Amino acid sequence: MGAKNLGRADEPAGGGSAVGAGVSGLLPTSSAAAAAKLGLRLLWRQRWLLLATVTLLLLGTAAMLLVPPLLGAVVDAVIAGEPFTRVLWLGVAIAGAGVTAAALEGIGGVLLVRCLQHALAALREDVFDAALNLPLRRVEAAGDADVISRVTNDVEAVTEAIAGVIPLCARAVFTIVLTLVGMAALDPWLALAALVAVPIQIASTRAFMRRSRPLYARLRREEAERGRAFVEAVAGAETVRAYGTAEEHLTAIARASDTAVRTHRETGKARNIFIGGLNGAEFVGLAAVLAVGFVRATAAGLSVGAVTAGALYFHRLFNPIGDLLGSMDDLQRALAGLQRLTGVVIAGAEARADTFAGAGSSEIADGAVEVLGVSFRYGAQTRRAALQGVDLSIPAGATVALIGTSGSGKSTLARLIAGFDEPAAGGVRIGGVPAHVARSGGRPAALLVAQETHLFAGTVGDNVRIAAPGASDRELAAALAEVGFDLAAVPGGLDGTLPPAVSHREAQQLALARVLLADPPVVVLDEAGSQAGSDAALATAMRRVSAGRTAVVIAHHLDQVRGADRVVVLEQGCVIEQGEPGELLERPDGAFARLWRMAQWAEE
Ligand SMILES: Nc1ncnc2c1ncn2[C@@H]1O[C@H](COP(=O)(O)OP(=O)(O)OP(=O)(O)O)[C@@H](O)[C@H]1O
Repeated sequence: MGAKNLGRADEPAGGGSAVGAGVSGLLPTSSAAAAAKLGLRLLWRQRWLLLATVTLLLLGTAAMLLVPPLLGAVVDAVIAGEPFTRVLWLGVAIAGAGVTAAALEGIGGVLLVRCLQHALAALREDVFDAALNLPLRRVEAAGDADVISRVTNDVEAVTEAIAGVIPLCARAVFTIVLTLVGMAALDPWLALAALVAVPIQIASTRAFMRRSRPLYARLRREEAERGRAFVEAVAGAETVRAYGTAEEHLTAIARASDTAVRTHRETGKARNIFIGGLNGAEFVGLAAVLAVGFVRATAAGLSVGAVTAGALYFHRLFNPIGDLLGSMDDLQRALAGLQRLTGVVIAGAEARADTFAGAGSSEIADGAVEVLGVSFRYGAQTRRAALQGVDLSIPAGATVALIGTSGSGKSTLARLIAGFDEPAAGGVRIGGVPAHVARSGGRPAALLVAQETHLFAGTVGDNVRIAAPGASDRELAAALAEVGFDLAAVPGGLDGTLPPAVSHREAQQLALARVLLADPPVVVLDEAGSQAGSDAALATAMRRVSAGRTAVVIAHHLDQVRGADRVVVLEQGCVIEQGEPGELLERPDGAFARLWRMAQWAEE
């Protein structure tokens, strides 16, 4: 969904609960108002169902409110010594009101849960969609754990709180309002006496809200930090073990955990104080109703039955008020989660808007790649730029081999050409369009094949069909054959499930088959060929994928350089040499000739 009018993702949250963007690089958190707006917008999508639900709940509550005056009438009938049949009929009326109220509230409750489930499903989809729209660098800077904790923990927290709390609150609000109306109809003085409890309730609630809102926001942040510390340690388990840094990681996790537990305790304390305040308010209120009832019964002739009904009404308020105010706790938690989710939704929409703003038409003219004065740095704190002042021109259909020592900037340049990142200075264009928005036939103009190929749980067919959802089985099989994937070896062929341990070669072949099916004008092969020197099948597959399109290959083997139209040598983020391979080899002191000699020596 669009996030226009929801405000900026990193604007301060209402009531001082802001967790602005950039806290430890985490994703932004929206203001409370923006989160509430998003919640209402989600509910508005099913306004008619909501209207029917509210009507049923209101009628159910009204039916239930008939019970206290009917009980009061029973008291009066007994005191006046009226016939038993009257008392019996009053009993039947009480039972009827109870059954009607239960039926209406039951149906209303089911409808309300359905409404909320629809809204939550839409929220989950919006957050997921927005997370996919975030620039890769932003997600990397926040860390996987932050994104995962939002689309799982926060969605879960919001779901749990809202699914349980909103129906409770809706019933509570209806009951409170209608009960007060019932009391006023009975005797306005009784209703006024009941209001004595209100200032105490308001003061307790305000104090709790002031205290708990920042606490919950802090808690969710600290839980995300704890998740991050944990995921980092688990993801890097090999390195942790190799360098014996388990203690440090355990200490970091324990510290993050301690911090979260301390905040948990603080929220518990705030809740206890709050509940104490509510109990006090109820005590004062009931005492006031009984005292005023006594005065009205003795001085103004109010019947004992009416005073009984008034006291019962007030007693009936205890539960809904307790439910409502007690739910503030869950609502706070849900709001903190919703603010984090809204932050992602807004950031996703902003990223989408920024990406296409001013890009004009994103359709490329051809597959020519222009890199002009490009500089790039990973994060502001990084000492050295990964690329500086890089110029490169690749005609459409040409194959360029990038070579250089480790850390010279090859992968960074590859990511910029594939549109994953935007340069800090200069520009990367494909067919005249900035690479990060460049499209060909509405699809990304460049595709990158990296060493890590993401394979989804599912069939071989599913895994390649993602590149061309409309492709026939025959086309899928042809693409796989083209890159040398042995489909006959998979039981079930295209419908066969991918084995859990797919070899590196098979994974690369699937990635290359995806490129053939997507058919982009530009392909970037980063690390795809790191084993191609020792794997002739993979080298052939790469050549086939590069044929007929502009190809940027990070070369690890002489074979890859031999097939290239042009070689670009990078050193410390700068292009130090470029030209045709044969021409560069003729410069005995050139960087390429030196690397070539070293590679030949290594391959011998
Ligand atoms: N995610 C990152 N965060 C911070 N610095 C990075 C990151 N990725 C790369 N760098 C740094 O940027 C510079 C260029 O790295 P890059 O990966 O582009 O080099 P490369 O030539 O591809 O190296 P290799 O052949 O080892 O993959 C290096 O100094 C590297 O340490």
